[in-house]
This record gives sequence, C-alpha cells and structure tokens, in this order.
Amino acid sequence: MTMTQPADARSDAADAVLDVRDLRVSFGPGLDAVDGLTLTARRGETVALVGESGCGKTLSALTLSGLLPSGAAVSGSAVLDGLQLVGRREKQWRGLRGSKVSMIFQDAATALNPLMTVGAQIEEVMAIHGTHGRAERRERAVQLLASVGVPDAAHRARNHPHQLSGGMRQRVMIAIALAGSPDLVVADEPTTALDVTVQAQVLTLLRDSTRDAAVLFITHDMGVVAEIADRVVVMYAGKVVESGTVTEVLERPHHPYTVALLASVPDPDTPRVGELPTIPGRVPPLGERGTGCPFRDRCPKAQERCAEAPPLAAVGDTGSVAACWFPEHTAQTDPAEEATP
Ligand SMILES: Nc1ncnc2c1ncn2[C@@H]1O[C@H](COP(=O)(O)OP(=O)(O)OP(=O)(O)O)[C@@H](O)[C@H]1O
Repeated sequence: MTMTQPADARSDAADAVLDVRDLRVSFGPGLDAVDGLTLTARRGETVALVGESGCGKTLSALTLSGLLPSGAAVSGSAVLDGLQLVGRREKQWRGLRGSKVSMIFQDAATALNPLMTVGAQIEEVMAIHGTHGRAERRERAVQLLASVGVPDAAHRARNHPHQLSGGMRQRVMIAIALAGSPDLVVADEPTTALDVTVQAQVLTLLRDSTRDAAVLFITHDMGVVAEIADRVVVMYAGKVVESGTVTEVLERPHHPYTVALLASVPDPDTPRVGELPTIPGRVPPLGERGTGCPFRDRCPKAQERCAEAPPLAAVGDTGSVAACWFPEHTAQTDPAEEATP
C-alpha cells in the first residue's frame, strides 16, 4: 500500500461538476456523523454512496441538498458547478433546489403533494425557476412524463398521485427532479420501496434520463450499485473506507467491509442454499466510535495495528483508495501475485 493522496477522489476533479472535499457533519464534539467525505462526479456520471444504515449516507445527501436537521454543523467544501454549497442559508437554497440540485426520495407517496395533479407539480418546478411560458410548461411536463416512461402521458399528467402505481409515482418523482435541469440529482434509496422488476426499470430510466447531470445515488444494496453506478464510495461509521470505479470495487474489493457487503448480495446464477451471510455486529453509534479503524470490532482481518486509524490510501493501480492496513487484492496480499517469481 502506498501512502499517497486519495487518487481516485481527486485526479479527475478538473472536469467534475461536483467536487466534495473533507465534508463533515457534526452534532457536537466527538459526534461526527459524516467524518471527511471526499468525492467528485462528472456530468452523466452516477456515483453510488454505499453503506449500512447509520453510516452517514443520508446526512451526506441532505447536506448537498441544504436540508440538514437543526443542530448539525457542517464544515469542509462541496462545490457544484463553481458554487460553494457549504454555508448557504435556507433563503439561498430555495433558489438552488430544483434548478441546481434536486432530490429523489425513497417514498414518492409522501414526497408528492396529494392535492395537486402530477402535471401541475412538474410545471411548478419550472414556474418557480421562471423557465418557460405557461403553455410551454404544460407541454414540457407531458414530454417529461413521456420521457420517464409514463404511458399516455397527456392523460396521466391530469392524475393525482393516488391514481398512480408506486413505480409510476417514482417515475413522476424523477420527472420533477429533472424539470429544472439540475446539475446534480441526489437520489436516496429511490427504488427500495419498489418490487424487483419495477426497480430494474426505474434504475435504467434514471440512468438514461440523467445524461446532463451528475447523480449521487445512495443505497445499502450492492446489487443496485452494479446496475446503476459508474463509481462507488463505500462509507462506514461516517468515514469513506473505499472508493473506486464500479468494476474495480465489485470485482476486486479492497476493504474487508466492502467484501462483507458484497457477500451479502444474492448471486442470481447460484441457487440459494440457506441464509445469505450478514455482517455480524452493528455500526457503532455516534459517540461510541473512538479512535482506530471503526470496522475493527467486526472485521475478520483485524490485528493490533488496527487500534490506529488507517489512512485512505491508494491500493492497486486503477485509482482505487481504501482505508485498511491489510487490504484485499493488493500486491502484498494476493496469493496469486505472491506465487509469481
Ligand atoms: N438529527 C440527528 N441528531 C443526532 N444524530 C443524528 C441525527 N440524524 C442522524 N444522526 C446520526 O448520524 C448517523 C448517520 O445517520 P444517517 O441517517 O446519515 O445514516 P444512513 O447511513 O443514511 O442510514 P439510513 O440508511 O438508516 O438513513 C447515525 O448514527 C444517526 O443516528
């Protein structure tokens, strides 16, 4: 393992539309729920933020959307298309949400307004940002609905949310998110509530319809990551523990936590015998994280050295970074490579 700057997170910052560096969200001394998030994303690129519940994914997403709960203090930097997002006030955020950043939540049923037609909700985003005249807004709302795969879009635009299925409502959420042509779409577990077939359709659609925006896709599910992501950032207990291209992270995971997350994904080609492995133990709650590697209590490879926190460092030669003293799939630990004279 070479001790360098996190290459993957930084090397392509020049053409990134989103550049997040050392982002921290804290609820008080020793209570850093997000503890140094660094990532970049280009237009048309989907970066998946992965980890179990409590790892800090949602707070990261809320920070980038200006929706943090009160009591949370943010530091670090998050620049979107030249605009610093950290430190903005709510009044400034109102002008940015929809046009610069938009969010897609897990539960479209509660995120949508039950009293307005879905067409009117799409038009409202355009009206708030003063884009397009009235007739044009109506026409574009129907076009957007059609583009996210809503059949008979002109008719459906006049429906209220309760008249649509869960999958159709989530498509409407995507249409609303895209109505203001944002630079960044933050999608927090957007397909978790859908059944598997609809989930796959919505993921494909999200991918195809966000070619001009960067997408930060939050999920706990490595199966979904394989479907949607270009790059992956794995978080554990508020920290980035691994980041790299989707191929590298899925095929040659370096951090034992990433290995464990991948082991808990069902393999569609192998008949399931017994239960899927789960990771024993739990994410340490805030205030109980101490120093050292946060994963060491659950890690099969933990040794004495892990009492000292490992830095995020380059692993392999594909730009991946991992925070582990004993990473998998590296020159030192790969038995196949060791066997080569
Ligand atoms: N308002 C709050 N006050 C205090 N602690 C909070 C608050 N919101 C979240 N936390 C804590 O911050 C940590 C990260 O929470 P976060 O919701 O970002 O995790 P997550 O990875 O998104 O999990 P989930 O998938 O369950 O949403 C957790 O330990 C959580 O208990």
